[in-house]
Amino acid sequence: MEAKKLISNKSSLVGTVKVPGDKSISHRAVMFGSIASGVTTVENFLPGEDCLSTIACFRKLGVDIEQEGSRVKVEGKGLDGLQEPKDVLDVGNSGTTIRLLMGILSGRPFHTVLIGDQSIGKRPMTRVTSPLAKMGAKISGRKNGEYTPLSLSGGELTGIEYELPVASAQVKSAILLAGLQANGVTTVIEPEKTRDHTERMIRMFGGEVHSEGMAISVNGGQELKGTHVDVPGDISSAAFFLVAGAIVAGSQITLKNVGLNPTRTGILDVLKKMGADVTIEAYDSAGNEPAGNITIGTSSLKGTVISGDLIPRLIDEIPIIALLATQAEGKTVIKDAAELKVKETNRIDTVVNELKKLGANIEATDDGMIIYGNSSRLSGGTVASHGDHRIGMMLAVAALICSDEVYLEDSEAVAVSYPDFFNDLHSLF
Ligand SMILES: O=C(O)C1=C[C@@H](OP(=O)(O)O)[C@@H](O)[C@H](O)C1
Ligand SMILES: C=C(OP(=O)(O)O)C(=O)O
Repeated sequence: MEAKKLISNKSSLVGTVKVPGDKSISHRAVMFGSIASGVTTVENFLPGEDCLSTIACFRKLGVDIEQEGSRVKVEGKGLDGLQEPKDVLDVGNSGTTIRLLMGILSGRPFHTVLIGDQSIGKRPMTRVTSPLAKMGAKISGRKNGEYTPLSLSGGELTGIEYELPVASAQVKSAILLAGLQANGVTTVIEPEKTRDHTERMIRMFGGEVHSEGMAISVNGGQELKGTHVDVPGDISSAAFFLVAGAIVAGSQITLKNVGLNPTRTGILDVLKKMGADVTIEAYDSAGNEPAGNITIGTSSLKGTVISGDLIPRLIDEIPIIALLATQAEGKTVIKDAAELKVKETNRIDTVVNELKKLGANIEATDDGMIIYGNSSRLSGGTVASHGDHRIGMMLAVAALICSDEVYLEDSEAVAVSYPDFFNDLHSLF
């Protein structure tokens, strides 16, 4: 496909955007709806490619799922209602789909083969298959089980106590989903707190989960019941507009109904720390996931250090935070973020290489990057998403502050998490 000409050299983004539903919560709503008994309805579901891959996999497992735009209805028949698929399960580009699905399938008495796209084929899987094998699942795959295609035979599981070697909500969730089906108790111990949507959803579907310090436990043999899930907007999608509003002169943007789960709001902490003009109006909601409206205006920013337990709270926002840092006064250091190397692309390399093409002063480190901000406009050129949705959206926001023309290769990657991204961005012009 031809490179997309981006809008560059823009001033004043003004208006309101309602970002689409949260990707992590949308995946889980379909998964929990599929393993619960009874009907689950989902409102504000994200109809992005990743979540559609999750629906396609569960349909192949015999679950009736109706989806029309952002409304979904799942006819759950309980875990025992899942059937051995006649075909391979294709997760497309979605790490969340394949890793959480393996947790569910580990306890099912049948065989499945899991595949994905080229990017999934490079993402590590033994972080999930190794604890699941300890519980009793039989999983094999390319390169000693590290990569897809993976072949999985599930069955009787035994609960384990497992210390996560990396802070990963996907690994934690896979183990908890297996734990719901195992004999005895399953406990996961996190090195740092990661997003807790799975724990919240177990409770929403009538199950029990216990959290104590960094340990999260579930009992096996729990039965979940279908429910209604109202998905808040995705803060990871809102992040692109938060940064656009902060760095484009003369801007004021309000983002409506954004998820404000504290395990996801690291970007708001960073914006505040860097001096951004941001206001948060949290709803007084009784909902399962907190949400609210966020307003941001053009800001005068200073560099900062982003590290430690803040990293899992903003891991997917690091590409757009790197752009933000190019417009701050002074140096920004991002460290403890080696996990970025195993996302849709190696996000340390892609962020650094693509932003360099636009004239940014940025360098890669082993576990992050260093950005030398100078508050000046970027230049221009041809950049590429490399098939990574978050890189594509970050570059579209970068173009706004470029003085020359910018072309983006592989712009269609944005549909993985935000099919209407370009329309929503243009609505602020
Ligand atoms: O559980 C989830 O929904 C996710 C967890 C994170 O991945 P890791 O668990 O690999 O950190 C995140 O990067 C991903 O976009 C979504
Ligand atoms: C890393 C991401 O997703 P996943 O791991 O589900 O592919 C992401 O959305 O940035």
